[in-house]
Amino acid sequence: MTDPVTLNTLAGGRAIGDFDEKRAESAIRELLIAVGEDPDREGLRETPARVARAYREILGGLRQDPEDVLTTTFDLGHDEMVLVKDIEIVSLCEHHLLPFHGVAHIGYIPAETGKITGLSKLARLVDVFARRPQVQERLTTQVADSLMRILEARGAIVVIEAEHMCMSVRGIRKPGAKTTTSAVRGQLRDSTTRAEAMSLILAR
Ligand SMILES: Nc1nc2c(ncn2[C@@H]2O[C@H](COP(=O)(O)OP(=O)(O)OP(=O)(O)O)[C@@H](O)[C@H]2O)c(=O)[nH]1
Ligand SMILES: [Zn+2]
Repeated sequence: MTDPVTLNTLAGGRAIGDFDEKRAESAIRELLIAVGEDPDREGLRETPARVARAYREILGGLRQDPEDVLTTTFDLGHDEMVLVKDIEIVSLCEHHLLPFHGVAHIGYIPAETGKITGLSKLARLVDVFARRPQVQERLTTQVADSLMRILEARGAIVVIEAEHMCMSVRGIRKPGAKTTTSAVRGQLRDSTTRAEAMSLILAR
């Protein structure tokens, strides 16, 4: 079973290895041949290597652990919600390997100890999970679950609004359609607190 939070193991318990750039290059070369192109023509000669490097970067989150991102914590004794809005995200839909992009809003109520993290770390956290083959729902819950587990937050709320290229450039071809997903945990599940958080998130 793949660990739903860290994704540090693949099905069958195999550890995720390093990115195999040579293998990725030959796969892209094969794809070019499959679509009827000549991978040896001048404009395409460097393409397999370029695409392999691009995937190494775009899927870099497979080799990152969320625990390593939420390392900087301060004890400020702050016990109200902290919310960072409009964090730009780009991820890769695991069904079509096409990007989906939009914004994430991340809020949490710190642990009773007052353990909080740096604001930029919330943006780093969503990137760790976004830079993996994903579905929007899983990306949303992985961020919320990490805040609860690693920061021992009393509550967490994550809302992601995104447009999926697989819905705009192919298939149904509906550019502009936005998907909103949310994950709410702990004390933020309480209806008053949740409504307050949602109104802050939706306020423009
Ligand atoms: N729930 C969810 N669905 C997604 C996400 N990204 C892509 N999809 C959907 O995954 C589905 C895959 O459906 P399939 O019928 O297997 O594939 P398809 O024939 O390419 O589907 P169409 O996109 O309808 O042409 C599509 O409906 C996509 O819109 C996501 O993040 N969450
Ligand atoms: Zn898709």
